[in-house]
Amino acid sequence: MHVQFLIPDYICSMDKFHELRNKIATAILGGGEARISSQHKKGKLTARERLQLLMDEGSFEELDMFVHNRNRGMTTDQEQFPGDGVVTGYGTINGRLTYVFSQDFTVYGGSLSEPHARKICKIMDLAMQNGAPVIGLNDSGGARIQEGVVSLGGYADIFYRNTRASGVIPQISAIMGPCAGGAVYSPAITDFILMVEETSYMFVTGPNVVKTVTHEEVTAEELGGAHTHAVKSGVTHFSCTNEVECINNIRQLLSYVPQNCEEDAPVYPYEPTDEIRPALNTIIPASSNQPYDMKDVISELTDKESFFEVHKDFAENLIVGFARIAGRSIGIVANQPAHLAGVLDIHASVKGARFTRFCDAFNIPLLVLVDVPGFLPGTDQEWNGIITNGAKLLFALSEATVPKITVTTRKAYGGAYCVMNSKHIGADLNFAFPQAEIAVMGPKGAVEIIYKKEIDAAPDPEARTNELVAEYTERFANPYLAAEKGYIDEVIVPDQARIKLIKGYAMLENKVVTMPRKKHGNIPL
Ligand SMILES: CCC(=O)SCCNC(=O)CCNC(=O)[C@H](O)C(C)(C)COP(=O)(O)OP(=O)(O)OC[C@H]1O[C@@H](n2cnc3c(N)ncnc32)[C@H](O)[C@@H]1OP(=O)(O)O
Repeated sequence: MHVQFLIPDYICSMDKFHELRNKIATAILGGGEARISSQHKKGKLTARERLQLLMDEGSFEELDMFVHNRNRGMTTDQEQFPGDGVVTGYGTINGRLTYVFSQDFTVYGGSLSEPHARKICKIMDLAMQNGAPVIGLNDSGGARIQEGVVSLGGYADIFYRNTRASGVIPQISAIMGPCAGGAVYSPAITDFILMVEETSYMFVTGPNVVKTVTHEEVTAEELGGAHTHAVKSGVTHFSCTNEVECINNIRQLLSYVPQNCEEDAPVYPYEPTDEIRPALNTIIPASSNQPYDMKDVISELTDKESFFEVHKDFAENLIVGFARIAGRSIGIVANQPAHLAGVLDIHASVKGARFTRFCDAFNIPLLVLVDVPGFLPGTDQEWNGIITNGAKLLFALSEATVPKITVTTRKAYGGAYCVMNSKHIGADLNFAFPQAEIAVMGPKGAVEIIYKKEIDAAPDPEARTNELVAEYTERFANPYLAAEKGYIDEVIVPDQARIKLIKGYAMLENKVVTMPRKKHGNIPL
């Protein structure tokens, strides 16, 4: 990977080439052996070691290796390091062009100076111009303190480019060390964030400031470690046990996505087999209140071991992730009856909306699996804005123009029926299993409202409620009223579902939707 090895010895005997070789050797050492060893002692790889793992072997081409920092800040005797704390360049991942920057913590703690920022901007500009993903490996103490406002300007230059690139090329951020203060906002704008447990953290203000301002005592890991952001805030999409796992996840993630918004995702080889999946006939329990794992349904519907879950530990009542069907990428948004009965709440709605918008921006067809009892009731949800946040998922699915297929496996009640990719908001194909219950609300709740007087007057209110629930279930808790209206295109035997999806996506392959003329929509934020 290192350029100096490509310069033959006979050339290096010449003075000019010897000088080049020495300069390269110095640059490659970054902040020097002692700081590299300190980096390793913290359980972290160096910027270049990370690149070696991330990029296809021998493919990385480094740019701006000799960029120096000529700015003079607080002191005039600052040590100079060629490259100024970030390694930038391009190469291939899974054989496809990718741009990358990797911050070098051994140089001023990977802090961002003006030339450091300029190097990153150059890579982002090239990525945009040539339509390929950009990956940032972040390991930085934030703004280069000695530089003052030029460093802040550098961050803003990057944020601006992140925003311009959003929806044009995939942007991925791996946090492999500190990422604090304003520095967090570049990853936050990108499409996916990955963090490494125990060695990375992200926060706007660190534990010391928190203690001063709010008197809370919290460690960096508790405040902004990978686990915290994977489970509590949802800031990170992946929490990885170590750097190698993190890098492998980036490589896998890229395998599902196209190079840019004008292209389709790569198609993987696929051998058609018997596509009938008998297991689907028995996964949904007989009792409609019994939980089951929607991931079992996903693994039967999709190509073997192709499901790659995103945001696994956050809002587990909704599953999102990539998979392949007949070799082609799809994005899955699915209620999870095994967690909170699959109810939609604030976090689940935001999670589903963001993932939907990524898939739509990058031409990845959507599969929505529905088993939802409704929205989560309560003051916590109402006061924190379930109305606005639930609307995000509704808006995202309504505005998506990629092929959209829905399979209702069981419940689809109330407003959640409308939201979860119903026919009314533009789904192309809506299938339902025979166990599906599509109605305004669940039988017990419905009966208690519409037959309140009758139940109160009954000699045995409980017995009368049970009778009415049975009647209501028979009449309304099924897929056939929706099928009679054409809201469900077909009620299917579950074992046929995979075949229906393969044929459905093939039928929708050339889908074209013309949107009304506008600058952009105004998703409820
Ligand atoms: C956009 C707005 C912003 O970014 S505001 C945020 C500004 N940044 C900060 O407040 C963080 C300052 N840095 C720190 O708190 C620590 O260095 C952190 C990041 C926690 C790392 O601690 P630790 O692993 O112990 O390393 P360390 O302190 O020994 O630092 C290693 C070398 O890096 C340097 N360094 C670190 N941060 C900066 C910075 N922001 N600007 C300039 N230099 C920085 C340290 O001085 C240290 O240098 P040296 O290797 O001893 O020569």
